[in-house]
Amino acid sequence: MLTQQHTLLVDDEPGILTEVSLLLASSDIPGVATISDSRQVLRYVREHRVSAVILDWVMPNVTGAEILQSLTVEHPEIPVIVMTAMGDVETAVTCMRQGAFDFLTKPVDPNRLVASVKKALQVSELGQQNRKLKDYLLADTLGNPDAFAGIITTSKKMRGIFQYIEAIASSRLPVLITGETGVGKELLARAVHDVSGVPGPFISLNAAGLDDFMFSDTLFGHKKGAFTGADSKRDGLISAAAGGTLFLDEIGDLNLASQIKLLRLLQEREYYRLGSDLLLKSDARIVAASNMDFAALRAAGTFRNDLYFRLCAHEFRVPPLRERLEEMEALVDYFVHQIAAQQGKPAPKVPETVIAALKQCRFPGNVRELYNMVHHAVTCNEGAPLSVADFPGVAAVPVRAAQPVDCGDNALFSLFGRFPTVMQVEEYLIAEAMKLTHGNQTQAAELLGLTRPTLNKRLKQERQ
Ligand SMILES: Nc1ncnc2c1ncn2[C@@H]1O[C@H](COP(=O)(O)OP(=O)(O)OP(=O)(O)O)[C@@H](O)[C@H]1O
Repeated sequence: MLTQQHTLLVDDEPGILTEVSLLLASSDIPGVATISDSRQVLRYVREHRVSAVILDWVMPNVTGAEILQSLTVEHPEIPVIVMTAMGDVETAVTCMRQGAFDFLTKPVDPNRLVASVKKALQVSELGQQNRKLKDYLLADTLGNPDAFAGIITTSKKMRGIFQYIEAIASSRLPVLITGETGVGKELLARAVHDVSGVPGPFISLNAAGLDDFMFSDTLFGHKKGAFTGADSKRDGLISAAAGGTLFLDEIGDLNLASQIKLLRLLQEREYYRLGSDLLLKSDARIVAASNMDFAALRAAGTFRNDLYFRLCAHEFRVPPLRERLEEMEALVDYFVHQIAAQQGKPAPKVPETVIAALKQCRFPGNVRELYNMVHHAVTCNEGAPLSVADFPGVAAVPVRAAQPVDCGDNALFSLFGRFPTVMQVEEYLIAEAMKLTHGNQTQAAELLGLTRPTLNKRLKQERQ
């Protein structure tokens, strides 16, 4: 039977077992199991979920070398850290050749051991996620479909994101969600929380427009008397998110001073309330989102590299609506029924011509913009089927263009989910050039064969 994930420590000296397990426990590495009889190791590993093994090299009965050999064959996914008193180069080379993850000589430097175990657990976790992701992608099933029930989609790309979210569900590392405004980042952040099954709440904080004081006070709280007007103690949102998820929206807008505080929270999982010198711990998982281009922000020095790399332990980009037009019909249908029910009237029919016309729109505001358009159309509707005229600014598609064309396995068709319009290809090329050049407009303009001012103008138009 599989039990909880943990580290297995093997040494024939009970004193070392006690000493090392205490060191690991005090270094935030819980779940350490110990074995002093080397004959039991392989059976234990077969029956339990072991994430990493710390193995003594010289032991009576079965030696470390023999165990390492069996483990690398039977469980190549488990990193093995070898500890030995024989600090010679030859043993180290043998261990590493046999597939050891790391090699430490006794007496072991505690910092080096803790760092090595943390790294081994991280590698093990990433390996587990990769295997899960592969299984999911091959099986195309969701383990927890309820968590995604409110996210309407028929897009393969979105389905891939659902599977990625399930694969990283058990991880406590931060998640960074990027994508344009209104694509559904917050909905997906909630799904990350729901799928992870953590007992605590989902707490949301929008970082846009907060100066360092407001951010620190809202997130960390303050001590009574910390500043004029602080009449009583205030617990911050990080405290409210205990055991759950803290969602930091618009993280790309965070000012530099607050970025340093957030970095400390992510690195040490520790923080201070304003005006207090009492160090507090947090176990909340951080999920952050932004519609900004981090490559450009980092290049401009407005977003710290170290914070970015901490935040994106897991990362996914939510595609804009125009890259998943195949879900237009399902979304419109869902919104029409939802809005009509709220307004206590029957849901109007949505002819194919309306869907075809909507598919031609650029939707800079993505699903939120589509919702608003449908809301307007349903509100004004008196019971007749909706028509393109109910959607101000949307042009009807000429009937001939709406005729289905067999696109076969045309590459453009697979990329866009339909044959793209000239405008869509143009936007796609600009987005790709910006991505390839990490937001450098001069280089991107060169790639696109445009002048820099023309590219700049187009980018501004897209943002409007
Ligand atoms: N696939 C979807 N199914 C149903 N509703 C959706 C979907 N995607 C987005 N929405 C709705 O669209 C609106 C915008 O979604 P959300 O707030 O998650 O976007 P966002 O990417 O976080 O936007 P912003 O960057 O502006 O904060 C919400 O009302 C959400 O419920």
